[in-house]
Formats: sequence, C-alpha cells, structure tokens
Amino acid sequence: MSRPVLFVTRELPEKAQQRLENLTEEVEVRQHRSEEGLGRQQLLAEVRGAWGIICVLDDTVDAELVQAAGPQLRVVSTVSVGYDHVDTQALKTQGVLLGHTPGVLTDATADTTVLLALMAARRAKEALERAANGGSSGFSLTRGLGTQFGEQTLGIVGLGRIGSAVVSRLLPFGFTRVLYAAPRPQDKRAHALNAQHVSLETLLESSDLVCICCPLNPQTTGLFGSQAFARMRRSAILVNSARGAVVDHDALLDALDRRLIAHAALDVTVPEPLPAGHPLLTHPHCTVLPHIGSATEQTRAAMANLAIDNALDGIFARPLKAKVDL
Ligand SMILES: O=CC(=O)O
Repeated sequence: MSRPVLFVTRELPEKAQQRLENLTEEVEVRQHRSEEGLGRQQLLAEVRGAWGIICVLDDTVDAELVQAAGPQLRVVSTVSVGYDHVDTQALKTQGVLLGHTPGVLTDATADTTVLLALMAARRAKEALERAANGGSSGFSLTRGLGTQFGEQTLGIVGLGRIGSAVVSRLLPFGFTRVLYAAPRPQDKRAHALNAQHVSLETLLESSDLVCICCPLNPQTTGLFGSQAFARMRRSAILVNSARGAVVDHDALLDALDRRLIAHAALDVTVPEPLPAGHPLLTHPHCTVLPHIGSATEQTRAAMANLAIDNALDGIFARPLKAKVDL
C-alpha cells in the first residue's frame, strides 16, 4: 500500500535520524541526507509528491515550493522556532499547516545570549587573539580591561520565552534595572522579572547591555539602524541572538568604527555565514558566532523530535504539538 511521503531537507541529529528511519510503516521517508541544503531547483524537484516537509531556516518556503510539492501537501514542519523563512500567507492560502519548535530551545538560546554578553563585556575576542599570539600576552594589570554588569541597566528587545530566560540568567550578575521594549506589555513575565516596559528609544538611551530577542518581521527588520545606534550609550554592548536582519550591518559597522557603542556580539548575521574577511568578522569590537544559539546535543535532538511529531501529526490530520497560527 502506498504511504504518504515525508520529505526531509537535511540530515537530522543522530537519535532523531534513527527515529526517522524507523517510521517506514507509517510514511515513506525521502531525505536529502546532508548537513548542507539542496540548491533551489533541486529542492523544488525533490519535494514533489510530499505530504509533509521537514525543513530548516535556510530553506525558503514560499508559494513556489508549496506548488512544487503538489495539492496533497498538508504540513511544513520547520526545525526552528523562527519561521521568517516561511511565507505564511502562501501556506494559509493552500490550507497547509505550519509546525515549529518553540520552548525546547529556550534554554540553549538564552545560554548563548549570555555567552555573547559575557564575551563582549570581558573583551574575550581581543583576549583570545592575544593568547593565541603568545609572546607578552600574560597577566596585565592594565591591558584589555572589560566591564561588569553590577549596578548596570539591562535592556531586552522582545520579552518572549527567550527574552525572559535571558533576563533570569543575567539578573544574578547584578543588574539593578531591567527594561524591555515589545509591541505590547508582557505583564505576567515582566512582573516576575521586575522588568519595566519602555519605548525602544528609552531602552536604547538607558541600557548598558541591549539584547535582541525578538522575532524577525516587517516591524523588526532593520530596527537597529543608524538612528538606534546614535541613541545608544557609547559604553553599551549589543547582543543579537535573534535574526541578523534586525540589525542593519552597515550601520552597525559605522557605529563600531565611530565608537558609538562599545561592542556588538552576534550569533546571527546576514548572510550566514558572513564571507571571510567581512569587516564585522575582523573588527576588534565585534564578536561573531555562526548561529549556534540552539546548538546543543540535547536541544537539537528535542527540536528534531518535535519537528517529526509536527510533521506526522499534520500528515495524519491530528492536532500539531506546536502549530503556528497562520
Ligand atoms: O534560530 C533558530 C531558530 O529559530 O530556531
């Protein structure tokens, strides 16, 4: 008997991969078993006939892809919490469901945000370079001094699950004030964290550490441009673990060159990866990680499992465990 086709655009983490391979009674699994994505034309060809597609944030899911899959397509399940790579309207129009992986990656992503904040505050990039170069790079009373968060103000852009987890982790470092900017006040979360809802302008003018934890959408694209940097404190640190496009990279580079802010630490960029030699990679006051926010064994396994659940639920017309409201 023919089984519905589940197309998977990547190799999954080991345990989830094994689970996928044991699904043969329920679905026919077709997979591009590689860490790298398919070229666009090949992807369009491979999704043909799929009832469900498991994809990642590098795969653009749009009307063309939905059409290429065919009218039987029931669900797209992305192994990510963010879904800015998906044209939600195109899915809605075709009655295709969208699953994603919220919750399971909150802790790992918040940990990475704290890692970046500390790396920036303690000027780890410069210190690593000094250590790697050997020579006179030992203990110094005066060289490469960083800053501590005690008595400082923390500003969070987006007080969702990840933003809140970032605040919980950072509060013990001694911040005396927490500000957040969000389209709507998040009363329950804010109350628990003693965080104050303010305008983005106030947040930028008052914060020593600014962490971007919001989704990418038309309102947040380019939110950090030259006007935002002009408002920030010259001693401020900016951390972005959300999406690269929230920050205008040219404006950031200009702000770093003109010392409008002290340091930027980015887990996300446009494009990903930045080309070798990109000025943000070589800038002494910019730390860049290659989008490792959720990259732990535990979290990636949980994400892939949730994505499989979502895909199977969609294919077999059951309620999705984590559905995006389209
Ligand atoms: O960036 C990662 C995600 O959206 O899960």
